[in-house]
Amino acid sequence: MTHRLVLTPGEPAGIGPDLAVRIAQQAQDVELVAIADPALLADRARAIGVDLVLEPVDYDTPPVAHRPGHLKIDALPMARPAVAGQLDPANADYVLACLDQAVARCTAGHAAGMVTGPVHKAVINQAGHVFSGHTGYLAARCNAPTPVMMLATDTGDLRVVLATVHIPLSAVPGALDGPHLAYVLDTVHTQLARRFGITRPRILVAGLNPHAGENGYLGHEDDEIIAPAIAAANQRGIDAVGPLPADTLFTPHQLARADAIVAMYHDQGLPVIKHAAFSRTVNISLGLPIVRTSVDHGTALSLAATADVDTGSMTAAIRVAGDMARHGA
Ligand SMILES: NC(=O)C1=CN([C@@H]2O[C@H](COP(=O)(O)OP(=O)(O)OC[C@H]3O[C@@H](n4cnc5c(N)ncnc54)[C@H](O)[C@@H]3O)[C@@H](O)[C@H]2O)C=CC1
Ligand SMILES: NCC(=O)COP(=O)(O)O
Repeated sequence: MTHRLVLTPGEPAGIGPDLAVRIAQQAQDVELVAIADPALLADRARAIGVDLVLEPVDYDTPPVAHRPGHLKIDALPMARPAVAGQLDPANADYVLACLDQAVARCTAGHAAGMVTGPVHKAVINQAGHVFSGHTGYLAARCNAPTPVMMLATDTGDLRVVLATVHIPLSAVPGALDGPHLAYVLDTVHTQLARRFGITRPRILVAGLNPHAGENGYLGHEDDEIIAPAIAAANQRGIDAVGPLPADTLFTPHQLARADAIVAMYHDQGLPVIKHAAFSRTVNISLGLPIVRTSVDHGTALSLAATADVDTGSMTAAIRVAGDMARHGA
């Protein structure tokens, strides 16, 4: 069965439109529908010298496999024409409207999942919206608890989950409490089984402080908050181990026994996976009622409308979303 995925290219001045145009040239085992301004995609295709036929989607017909060189479109208008590389807060509402439309298509059953291109958080805030990323925004739109962000390589050999995401580093210790860590560990445990077929995943949990606190001499959160949360999770049947010193957590010896690593904060986990597999890593929202994947990179404004845009992560994000859709709810 062919699944239909909706694709939001994200910030119109960034490389998201390039990704949509370039990905449309490739064979895909899903039907792809871009939720975007058709003029934006046509302009970007022209700018990079790619032929692209845009076809209005009909959600009432069954999905058909993607035809390279063609792209189904669910049209939404931008406020102003986009200039590659130049942010314009006037188009922030359009970026959010595309996300809203994608959620609506998924919840209505018109699409089996959504794949998001990169958005620019600052320009959306500049336009007056409090916005820390898709993850929180989509949770609010879906009336879901804050989902858990996981970045995974396309082969699944490394999965990094973040216990906290887009908050200042100084706010991290205060955000780590027992109920929150319980929610993160429960979500990883249940979602890896439900969406990826990994029953009883083994989860390795990083400490917060150097050497996981060194028995409390280098910080108290590891012993007082993280260790009890892991022990409680073990009581609930979750195979979680830690807190483990983060500096040696990503060594091959440790990874060989892990289905997922839980890092305590953004820059504890993401540099490792991006170093290992930038452009073949996928951002996955765990715990949303809909399937949502994304790229491992940002808007790369200086590369918009150039020949230097790597589509690897978008290709992987589409494939993973298709696999998740096939696993079913
Ligand atoms: N999924 C999303 O919506 C994400 C959005 N962002 C946002 O993107 C904006 C820019 O963030 P930066 O930190 O500058 O990260 P970035 O990922 O846009 O750029 C980092 C470096 O990687 C390069 N790069 C990124 N994607 C590439 C690709 N597909 N092909 C070739 N080179 C690529 C860029 O040219 C730059 O040198 C920020 O507003 C950030 O919040 C960042 C990450 C994910
Ligand atoms: N660092 C990941 C990132 O910025 C993407 O976040 P989100 O938009 O998926 O919430």
